[in-house]
Amino acid sequence: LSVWSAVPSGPPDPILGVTEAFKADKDPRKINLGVGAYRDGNGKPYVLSSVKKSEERILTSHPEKEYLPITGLGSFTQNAAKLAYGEDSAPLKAGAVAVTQSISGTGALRIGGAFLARHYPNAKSIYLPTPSWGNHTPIFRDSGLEVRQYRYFDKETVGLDFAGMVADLKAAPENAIVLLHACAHNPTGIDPTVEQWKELSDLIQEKKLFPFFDMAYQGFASGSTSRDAFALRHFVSQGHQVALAQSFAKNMGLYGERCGAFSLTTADAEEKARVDSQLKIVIRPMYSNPPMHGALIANGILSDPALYSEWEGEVKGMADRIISMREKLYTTLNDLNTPGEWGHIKSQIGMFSFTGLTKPQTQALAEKAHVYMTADGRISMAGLNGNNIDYFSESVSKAVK
Ligand SMILES: Cc1ncc(COP(=O)(O)O)c(CN[C@@H](CCC(=O)O)C(=O)O)c1O
Repeated sequence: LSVWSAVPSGPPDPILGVTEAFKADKDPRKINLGVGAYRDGNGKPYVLSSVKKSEERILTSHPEKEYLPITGLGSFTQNAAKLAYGEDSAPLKAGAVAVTQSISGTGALRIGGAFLARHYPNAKSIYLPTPSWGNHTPIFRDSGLEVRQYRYFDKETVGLDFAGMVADLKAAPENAIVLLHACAHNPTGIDPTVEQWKELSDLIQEKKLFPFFDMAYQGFASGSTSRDAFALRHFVSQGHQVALAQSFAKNMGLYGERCGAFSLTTADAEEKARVDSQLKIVIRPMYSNPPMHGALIANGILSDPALYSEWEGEVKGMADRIISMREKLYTTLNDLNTPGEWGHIKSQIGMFSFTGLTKPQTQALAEKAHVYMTADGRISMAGLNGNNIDYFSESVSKAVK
């Protein structure tokens, strides 16, 4: 009897499994709107020119292949924190932000979950929005935290259930951990307004909840890195201590390089040093130290004003193309007299649109029209372009009629 004879076959990943199904489909009309990965106007993956330039430079400026420190490339983590918190951030200027490189955004969330499970001095429960990114629950559950929910999406209005969110956060026990999508909520594409973020900051302060920001799309949502960081920066300016997971997968197109950062704001430089030492103890047995290539590329951009402004232009270009696809899709669906309200496709922000298509409709679209999206009706807007948006709209129109 084999050692593994009792191992059951597990289900495909709800997001990454869609790409597997798409790849297996041989129909030339097929469209992949599953994984949140940017595609250009011709449906091709897009390597940013600022990334190419930065990569060329490091081939000569950084040829060696030595280990990085456990917390990664120091210049990268400093620059990543500056990008997120802003140059004039008080804790950053006080040397009180503990930052470590991570295996992209997923790794940052996992380090955060593991650190909180080991050192958070209160009840170790984390509240996630309903719905949230599919991997959040497994990451925090496997980190040893108790996963709970707060209301977020209102099916009736296809908008934010702000009253429900506030009620659930008010009902949460004091000091509970709250995961907040800093911008471009996944999968709904619905973000709180500036006013609502301010209300949330007051409420979370009142209830002594601990905010854990997941910022996987900074710059990619609105096209502005500072606008997309508003919620995080407002909370910090209001005196919250926060945890932050950053990803450079989407905004720098570094998907497979696995480039990210995890940070915690602390009381002062002395406390930051203690927190740093414990972050190293969490990370060392996890993967010891992180991959160098992506961090060198990202740091080459963040530390060079010319490359930085080129990059900001490119990330805005990606955001703008997605916004134009939103407008085109809205118009085309209406021109086809598609039943239902489609305004949310335009009002939502970031990589995804939460279409409202039901699970059977998404299955029919995959089987009959070879259009692939996640079962909850989320579509990655970047998968649409001038060559496939009409076919997509006709397919959706048929599926809902
Ligand atoms: C909110 C959120 N946080 C973190 C991540 C982690 O991204 P990293 O690649 O680890 O930096 C994603 C990526 N979610 C995308 C990409 C595919 C996936 O990993 O699920 C998605 O939802 O399609 C995300 O949407």
